[in-house]
Amino acid sequence: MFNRQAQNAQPVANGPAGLLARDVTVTYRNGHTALRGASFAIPRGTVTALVGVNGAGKSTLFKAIMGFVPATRGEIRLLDRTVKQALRENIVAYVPQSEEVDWSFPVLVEDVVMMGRYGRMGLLRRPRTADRAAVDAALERVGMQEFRHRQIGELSGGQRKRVFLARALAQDGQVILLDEPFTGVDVKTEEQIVTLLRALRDEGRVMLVSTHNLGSVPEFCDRTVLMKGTVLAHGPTATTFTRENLERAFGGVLRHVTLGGTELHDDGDPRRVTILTDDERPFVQYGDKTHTAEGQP
Ligand SMILES: Nc1ncnc2c1ncn2[C@@H]1O[C@H](COP(=O)(O)OP(=O)(O)OP(=O)(O)O)[C@@H](O)[C@H]1O
Repeated sequence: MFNRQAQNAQPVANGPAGLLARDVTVTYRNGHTALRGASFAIPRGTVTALVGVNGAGKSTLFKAIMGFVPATRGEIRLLDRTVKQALRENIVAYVPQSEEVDWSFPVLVEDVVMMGRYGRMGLLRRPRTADRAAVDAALERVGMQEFRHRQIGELSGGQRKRVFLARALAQDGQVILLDEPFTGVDVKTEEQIVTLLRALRDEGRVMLVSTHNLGSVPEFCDRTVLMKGTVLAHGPTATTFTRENLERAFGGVLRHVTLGGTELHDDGDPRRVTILTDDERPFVQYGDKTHTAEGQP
């Protein structure tokens, strides 16, 4: 199965890429191969959606890019550097899923953002003027200055996301990995995050956004990487986020998909996407909520 999928993936260009994966295979210690022969290339100055069903290998790819798990085959390059070099130079920043964070841990907002500077500090982690300035600027940029002395656990879901975005900004990450940035945030925060991602894109950074919120992909992602144990397809969203590719990735029959806002759902809502899964139970993703056919969250 994997071989067939790998053959279907487009070839990877050799040009200077922001983020490049060539034939990447990751096998966990228990022998499970979560990613097989994954290849894609993302230029700098782009926002790319990483899309696929649960277990498709999105987190595994993130872990490989961050050097948490080794690629058992193939190579990953970030701004023409190996994963090791990129780690040493603090090139990769990560905005985690909310579930990965222990929110009961007593830490102030400004301390979380300062963590983005750790890679640049000495062993004692004593912040210098430049570190404090970077934290101030990052908090300002995400509109969280007034919350800097709050405990992280006292914030709303959207505010927490903004704090972790600020950490990535303080780090000055050139490749920013975002895991489900729109889950648990309201529409206004989603708009703020999208505006920020666009600004970061215009600065030439590479953003890879893992999302189940398919409706927003054509809206703000220049490129899409579709996964299912490997990379099924990658490229500009206009040519990759297609009905055919989505059906391959999600294994169902797709209804009412909006592609760049050209095709609308019956009720005229351009952000609604319906996919009939293998067991014929349709689900609709809209904003951060997944609804069943009956419309129940
Ligand atoms: N540490 C691990 N050891 C062994 N297998 C793992 C490990 N982590 C994940 N896997 C397996 O690898 C596969 C890919 O998992 P991964 O977490 O990368 O998927 P995902 O696309 O991020 O899913 P989701 O959308 O649910 O977050 C799954 O079958 C999962 O069970």
